[in-house]
Amino acid sequence: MPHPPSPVPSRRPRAEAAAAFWTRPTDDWLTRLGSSPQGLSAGEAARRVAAGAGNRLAGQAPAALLRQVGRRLAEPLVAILLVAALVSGLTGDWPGFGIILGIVGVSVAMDVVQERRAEQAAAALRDSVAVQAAVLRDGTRQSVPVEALVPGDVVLLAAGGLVPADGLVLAAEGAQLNEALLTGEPYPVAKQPGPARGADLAEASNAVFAGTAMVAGSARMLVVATGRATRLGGIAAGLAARRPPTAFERGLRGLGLLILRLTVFLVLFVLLAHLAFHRPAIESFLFAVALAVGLTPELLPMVTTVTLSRGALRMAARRVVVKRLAAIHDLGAMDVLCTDKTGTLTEARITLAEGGPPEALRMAALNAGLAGGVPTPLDAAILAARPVPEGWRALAELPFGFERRRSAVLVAGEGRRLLVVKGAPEAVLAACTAAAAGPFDHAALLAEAEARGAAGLRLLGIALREVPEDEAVTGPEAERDLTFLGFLAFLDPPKPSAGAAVARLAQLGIRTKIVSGDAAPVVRHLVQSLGLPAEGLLTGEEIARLDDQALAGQVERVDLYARVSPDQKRRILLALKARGHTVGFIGDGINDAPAIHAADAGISVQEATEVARAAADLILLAPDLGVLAAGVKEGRRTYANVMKYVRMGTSSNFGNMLSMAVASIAIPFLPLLPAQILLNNLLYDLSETGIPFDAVDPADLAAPHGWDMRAVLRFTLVMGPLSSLFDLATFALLLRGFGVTPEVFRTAWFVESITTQILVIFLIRTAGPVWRAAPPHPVLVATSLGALAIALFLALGPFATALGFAPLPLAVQAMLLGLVAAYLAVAEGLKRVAVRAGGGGLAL
Ligand SMILES: Nc1ncnc2c1ncn2[C@@H]1O[C@H](COP(=O)(O)OP(=O)(O)OP(=O)(O)O)[C@@H](O)[C@H]1O
Ligand SMILES: [Mg+2]
Repeated sequence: MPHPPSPVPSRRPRAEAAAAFWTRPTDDWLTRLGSSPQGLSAGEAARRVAAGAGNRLAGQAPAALLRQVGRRLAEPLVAILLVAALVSGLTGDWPGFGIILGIVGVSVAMDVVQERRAEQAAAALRDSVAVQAAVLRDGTRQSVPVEALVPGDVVLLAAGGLVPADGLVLAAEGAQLNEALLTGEPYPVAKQPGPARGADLAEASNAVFAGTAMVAGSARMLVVATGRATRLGGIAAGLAARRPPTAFERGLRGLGLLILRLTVFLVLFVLLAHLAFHRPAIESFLFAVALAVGLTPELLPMVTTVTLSRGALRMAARRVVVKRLAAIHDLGAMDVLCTDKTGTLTEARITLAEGGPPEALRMAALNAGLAGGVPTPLDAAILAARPVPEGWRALAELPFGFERRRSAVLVAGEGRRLLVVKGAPEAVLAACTAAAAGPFDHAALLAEAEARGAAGLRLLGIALREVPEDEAVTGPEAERDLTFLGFLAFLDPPKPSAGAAVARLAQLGIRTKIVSGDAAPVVRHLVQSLGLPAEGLLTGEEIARLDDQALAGQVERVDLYARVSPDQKRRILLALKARGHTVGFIGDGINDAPAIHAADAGISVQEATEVARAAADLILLAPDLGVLAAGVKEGRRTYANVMKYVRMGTSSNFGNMLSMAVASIAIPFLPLLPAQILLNNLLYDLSETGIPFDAVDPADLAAPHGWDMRAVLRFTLVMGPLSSLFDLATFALLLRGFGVTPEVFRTAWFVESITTQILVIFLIRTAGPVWRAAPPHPVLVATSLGALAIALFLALGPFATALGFAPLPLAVQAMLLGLVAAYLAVAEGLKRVAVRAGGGGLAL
């Protein structure tokens, strides 16, 4: 069919989104979009992408470089600095003007470049696990990134998939969608082609919407709206955007606020004191501004992003892909891991072990083979053992549902109409009233299922009913008065490596709990054969009787959960969270997605259903708990390094600014020129940029660590004043002992301050004795000693006078050397007090 050069509708996104597109006939849309049931040509699709009709949500595109720079220049601190530079220039202080501008330039450039590189690396990783869509182009099925979809495309949807755009259903087989995201309705709704029931969203039975999940069946859709023109795109950029901040993000924000308050207080205090002593107003203002800048760990966001991105790269090398950077912290802080059974603890190589009566297997093959949608692993195992009998066709289908735990297919053949039902034994038996093999003994059959489950066999019950010609099968109420045919038994061998992986997690301080939709005896048998240390068991039936509070009371001591529904998986997770745990959930099915989304660290695997992968923060490239243990270590390492920077930065800045404030009042001249303060601050930041590379203490890896504000405060309040004490001693000696000029005083203090700040990094990078720690990473050594060398060169080298420095007498140099040595010795002793209090254990 020729494609008329029609205007691409989504160029006018708002108007399209507002209209109830499903009320127009499908043929209208096909004509309007210049498409056909066979889809677009590849060339036409490419043209539409080029015209901007692609399926991108705004904000996904990387921010333009200029905008990133502009955003930083508009930050209050930088703005204040620019004002300060202006004031310096107007008062004829040209070195000050140059230095301030230079510092702004260097730190903004450093910030932007580093952060961009880090973000790009993280984005590339994310893209490697991005979702693809099956689309018809040039009449053949192709797999393309969801961003490349345009209005007019025809997309094939299957169970377990996410709908990539808004559109109309062209064909469907048992298609059921979960639209909770859009409508809040937790139960799946059926979709079929044809006219809609009405203009309301809930009546759009012929339309599917981006971001909703296909839980059963299959369908073919015509894309009508993409990207921001979709219902969901208009509201928010997907699930990720609406996540509440993690403990880590809240912590960082809290710290920022605390520093802000401290800064305002200190700056106002200094400014008022100076004015009260009748110091020159402009000079005092510049000094106060420099103090404010000095106090702010302005590189913290950059160091955090860079450290986390580096961590993400290292984790990728260990086959864990991070979709959301902040989840690295959650992974490190995780102390409970919930896992489903199949694939993580078992091989997920399901085979039929016992076929039961021949008629049961034959009927099971009909059910599995004639059902629409993708076959589940159990279906595949049936069909591998017994091909679909010839001469039968499907008339209707009640797709498998995780709440009902049955699937039913109405089939016709050999002159009969049969409703064939298969599912969890108790779910099938509940609908049976007779048995093919003789009298129907419900209790005896249940007991048999229980016993064989305890031997490690996964069972499915098979049953059927003759359906008269005039009866239509439309809902689960058709599954009644069934005749029981028999059980099929399946084997899924336990993964030998799983036992060791759980033990490794336990060593890392993480308790593993199993949350499965399978039967209790099967779960118990698995735990025994793997030798897992698990206690207690709750079934879905028992959980249904508990309210959230009662459930929270139980989850602490129960490690096994069987026959739980998707929503119960989520409830268990929330109960653990309510008990103060940081909880991870790993799973691969549609039924795991709600729990993965609710978890602190939502984890899935590369082979999982799209819905599960979309809900996850982390994707394991191999379905193995051992991979996860390695990832946890990497997460903790990353987090420990972020905390190192936070501790060092806050304590050192605090100490410095405290001394400066005291000195500026006690001494009749400025203790450091504003430009010198900024220089000191910049060089110190530079020295710390190597921290993301550094090794960490074994203790930081051994147990979960959460954000601990008290530990940060304690460290700051011990180490900050300690450095102030030595600063004040330096002042006293310089003024009383040597009677130096203001220029020499500033030079000496600059040298003392930057030397102590930088050298102490090597001590406080570890909580234990410095000689027992792992050696610092070469990059950290290079950045810190490099920064120190630059500082000494600027203060003592040929440009010293231009910066307001003066040569230091030999005696002063000797005194500084002694003070620095004494400070380092005391700091090494005192750091244990500063760290110990908040160091170990979980912060709740
Ligand atoms: N295709 C199917 N047809 C009929 N019944 C099924 C089918 N798939 C699963 N069931 C039944 O539903 C139950 C729950 O499904 P499933 O075992 O996949 O849940 P789960 O929570 O993902 O389990 P796991 O922890 O093993 O991953 C199964 O034990 C089985 O009895
Ligand atoms: Mg599963």
